[in-house]
Amino acid sequence: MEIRSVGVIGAGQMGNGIAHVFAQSGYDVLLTDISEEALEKAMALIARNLERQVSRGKTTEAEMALALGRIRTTGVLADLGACDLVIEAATEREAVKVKLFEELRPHLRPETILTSNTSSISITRLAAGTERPERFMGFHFMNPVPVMQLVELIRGIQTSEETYQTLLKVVATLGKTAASAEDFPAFIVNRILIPMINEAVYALYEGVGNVRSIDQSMKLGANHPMGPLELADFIGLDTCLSIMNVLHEGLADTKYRPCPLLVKYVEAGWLGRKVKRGFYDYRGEEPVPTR
Ligand SMILES: CC(=O)CC(=O)SCCNC(=O)CCNC(=O)[C@H](O)C(C)(C)COP(=O)(O)OP(=O)(O)OC[C@H]1O[C@@H](n2cnc3c(N)ncnc32)[C@H](O)[C@@H]1OP(=O)(O)O
Ligand SMILES: NC(=O)C1=CN([C@@H]2O[C@H](COP(=O)(O)OP(=O)(O)OC[C@H]3O[C@@H](n4cnc5c(N)ncnc54)[C@H](OP(=O)(O)O)[C@@H]3O)[C@@H](O)[C@H]2O)C=CC1
Repeated sequence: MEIRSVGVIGAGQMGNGIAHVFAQSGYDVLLTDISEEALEKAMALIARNLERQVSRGKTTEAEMALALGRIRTTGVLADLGACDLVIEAATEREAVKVKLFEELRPHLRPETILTSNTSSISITRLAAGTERPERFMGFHFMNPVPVMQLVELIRGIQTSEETYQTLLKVVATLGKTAASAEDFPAFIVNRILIPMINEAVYALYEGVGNVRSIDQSMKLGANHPMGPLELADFIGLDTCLSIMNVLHEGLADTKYRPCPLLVKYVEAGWLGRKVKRGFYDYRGEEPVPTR
C-alpha cells in the first residue's frame, strides 16, 4: 500500500515534530488536537524549527514553504478518516488513546493503517480494542523528532507482515532508521532510558546530589548530551511517570517503582519544559534548579 496522506492526533511536542518531518518528506499532513490553541502553537513551532533549519543550511526557504503548505489542521477528529496512515500522539494515558480509537472507528477507510506513538503501552492490547488489529502498530518516534535518527517499530501479536513492511518503507522515506522492538512494556529505548532517569530522581530524593551536580555528572562523566533531570524535563515528567507506572505494573518488579519525588513533581503540575517548571524553573532567562 502506498502512503501519501498522514493524520496526526495530538499537537504536543511529539505531534508537531511528527507533522514537521512527514511534511518535509512530501506527505500531506492533517494535524488535530482537542485544543485549538495547541494547534496554533504547533504550527508556530513547526515554522520556527523549519526556519532554524534554513538558517543552518539544512533546508531552503522554498522547501520550507512547501513543507508548511502540506500541513493542514482540524479540530474535527473524523476528518482524519480519509488519511492513508494515522499516527496517534496524544497524552500517554491508555484511556485517552482507547477512546480516540473508538471515536475514529466509524470514519476510517478499511485500508488505513492506524498507529500509536505510545512510549510504553501494550500495542497488542491497544490493537485488540480496534476493529483493525492486523493494521495496527507501534510507531515510536524520539524527541526532538526532526533531529533524532531512530524510530522504533513495535508489532502487536496481531500486526500483519504487510503493515510492518509498509511502515518500514515509510521510515526509510523519512531518512530515519527503524529498530524493531518486541511488544513488552516500554519497548527498548524507554525500558533502559526511563529507569535511568527514575534512578537519577532517587539520587536527588536521597540527597546523593542536587539537580545541578547529578546532571553535570552524567554530562561530563558519561558524555550524555543532556543530564537525566534536564532530559526528564524535556520529555515531560507526566510522561516519565506514566512510563514508570507501565513498567512497574507490566513487569511486576519493585526495581521499576516510580520515585516518590517524581510523583510529587507531577502532582504539583511541575511537568517540565512544556509548562516552564520541573526539575528546573524555565521562567527566567536561564534555567534555575528547583533543588
Ligand atoms: C520518551 C520517549 O518515548 C522516547 C524519547 O524520545 S526519549 C528522548 C530521546 N532524546 C534525547 O535523548 C535527546 C538528548 N539530547 C540531545 O540529543 C541534544 O541535547 C539535542 C539534539 C536535543 C540538542 O542538541 P544541542 O547540541 O544542545 O543543541 P543545538 O546545537 O542547538 O541543536 C542540535 C540540532 O537539534 C535541533 N533542535 C534542537 N532542539 C530542537 C527541537 N526541540 N525541535 C527541533 N529541532 C531541535 C537544532 O536545530 C539542531 O539541528 P541541526 O543539527 O540540524 O542544525
Ligand atoms: N515527550 C517525549 O519525549 C515523547 C513522547 N512520546 C509519546 O508521544 C505521545 C505524546 O507525547 P507528548 O507530545 O510529549 O505529549 P504532550 O503533552 O506534549 O502533547 C499531547 C497532546 O495531545 C493532546 N490531547 C490529549 N487528549 C487528546 C484527544 N483526546 N484528542 C486530541 N488531542 C489530545 C493534548 O492536549 P491537552 O494539552 O489540551 O491535553 C496535547 O496537546 C505520548 O504517548 C508520549 O508517551 C513518544 C516519544 C517521546
